[in-house]
Order: sequence, then C-alpha cells, then structure tokens
Amino acid sequence: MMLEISDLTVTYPKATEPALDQVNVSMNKGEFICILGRSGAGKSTFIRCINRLIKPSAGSIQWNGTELTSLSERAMREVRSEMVMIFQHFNLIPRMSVFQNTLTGSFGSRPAYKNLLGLFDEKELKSANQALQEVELDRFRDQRVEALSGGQKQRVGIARALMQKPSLVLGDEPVASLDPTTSERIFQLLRNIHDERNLLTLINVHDVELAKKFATRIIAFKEGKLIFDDQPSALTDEMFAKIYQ
Ligand SMILES: Nc1ncnc2c1ncn2[C@@H]1O[C@H](COP(=O)(O)OP(=O)(O)OP(=O)(O)O)[C@@H](O)[C@H]1O
Repeated sequence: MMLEISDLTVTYPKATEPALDQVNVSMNKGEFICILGRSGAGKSTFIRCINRLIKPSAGSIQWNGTELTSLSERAMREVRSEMVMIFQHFNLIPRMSVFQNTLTGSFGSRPAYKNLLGLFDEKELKSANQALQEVELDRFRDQRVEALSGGQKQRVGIARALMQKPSLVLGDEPVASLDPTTSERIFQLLRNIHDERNLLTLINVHDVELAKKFATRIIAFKEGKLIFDDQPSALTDEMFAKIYQ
C-alpha cells in the first residue's frame, strides 16, 4: 500500500464543521485516481494534507509505511521530493524561458547557491531537454513562459514536475482554467506519463467526463466525507446526483 489514510480529519480554525471528516482510503501505485465533489467538499484540503501543505487535526497518513502527520520538517522534505503538485494556475515564473522554468524542477535536490548562480550540470540540462520533449514543447524551449497559451503553460508545469522524478503526482484542478479540448489533451498527457512510469496519480477535477474517461478509480467527497470510492463505471446517475446535489 503506497498511501494509507485513516480517520483523516481537518478542522480549520474558526470553522464549525470539519473540512474533512474521518476519511479512510488506501491508494496504490499504478492507480490514476480522480477526486470529485462540489466546491468546498474538501478536495483541495485532502490533496494538501498528503504533501502536508496542511496539517491534519486528527488521523493518520502513511506513505510507504512512514507516518507523515508526525514527521519532522526535515524528514518531510525528503518525502516531498517524491511528490509533485500540478497547479491550476501553473505557478511558473512568467518572464523566464520554458527551459529555465523546467530546470527549476530540480531545485529541491540542489544546494541553494547553485540555484542562485544558475549553475546546472550536463545531467540536469539533459533531463530538462528530455522533459520538454516528453510534453512536446522542445520547439518552445527558449520562449518566455508569459507568451504561451494556457495548455502550453500547463505542459511546462508538467515538464518541471518530471524533473523531480516523482512517484506521486498530485493535481489540484490542473485543467480548471483550460478549454475542453486542451483539458483533454493535458489529461491524456498525464495519463501517458502515469502509465509509462507506473506512478500514483491523484487529481481534483470538476469535469466528471474527464474523470470517467481517464481515471482507473474515482473518489468523491461531500461535506468533508468520502461518499464514493469505486471504478468509473460504478458512477451511476443517482450517485452523480448525490455527489453534486
Ligand atoms: N485556509 C482555509 N481556512 C479556513 N477554511 C478553509 C480554508 N481552506 C478551505 N477552507 C474551507 O474548507 C472547506 C473545504 O475546502 P476545499 O478547498 O478543500 O474544497 P474543494 O472541494 O477543494 O473546493 P473547490 O472545488 O472550490 O476548490 C470549505 O468549506 C472551505 O471554505
């Protein structure tokens, strides 16, 4: 079991209801899991507990047998190097080139002075070129990111993530600001990368059709509770209505 979550509860300060309420779920390598739920259901909170951008109020998160909720910041940094996050708004540096943005994906594993001086060795430069080929952006290598389309920006975000050689990919609504055709292409790309590298991928998504088409498993939250956890074909119209009503 790669990720084993037990009784996970998050109550934000001053909130009357928990954002996540005693969630139990286990996830394995190879699963491409989409997370559904209405706005405010707890999807982002769930994802952010896993890389500990948010500290849970109660419960346990085990990553390959390591308890994350009580881990020291230093040890958590090590664990985080195996996880990447793909964001809705890409989180790129607009005035820098596609290539430079991609290289920042290796920052976590390098001494800070090297980052400051922009010193990259052959291996890192090669990895960045490979990552850009993988997302089919090699032609745009020297363009500034601010001049790209949304879909291209997200491809840079994915290339940057690949630099980290992750085993877990977290996506916090990675296609929420993209048009339907581009969204589907990005999902296809994420799925291909997932299959090739045998990852665990966990993505929040508003578009149920995308989830049904690409996920191997769908989970859904409602008011902080896990109310669905099954294969996409099990998501009936009734269940769909229940999730979104
Ligand atoms: N930093 C925070 N402080 C206080 N409350 C928060 C915070 N972040 C989220 N919440 C609340 O927790 C609940 C769950 O929010 P969360 O962002 O996890 O939902 P979501 O399903 O990801 O929603 P969306 O689809 O709109 O992104 C909501 O009621 C939200 O208002």
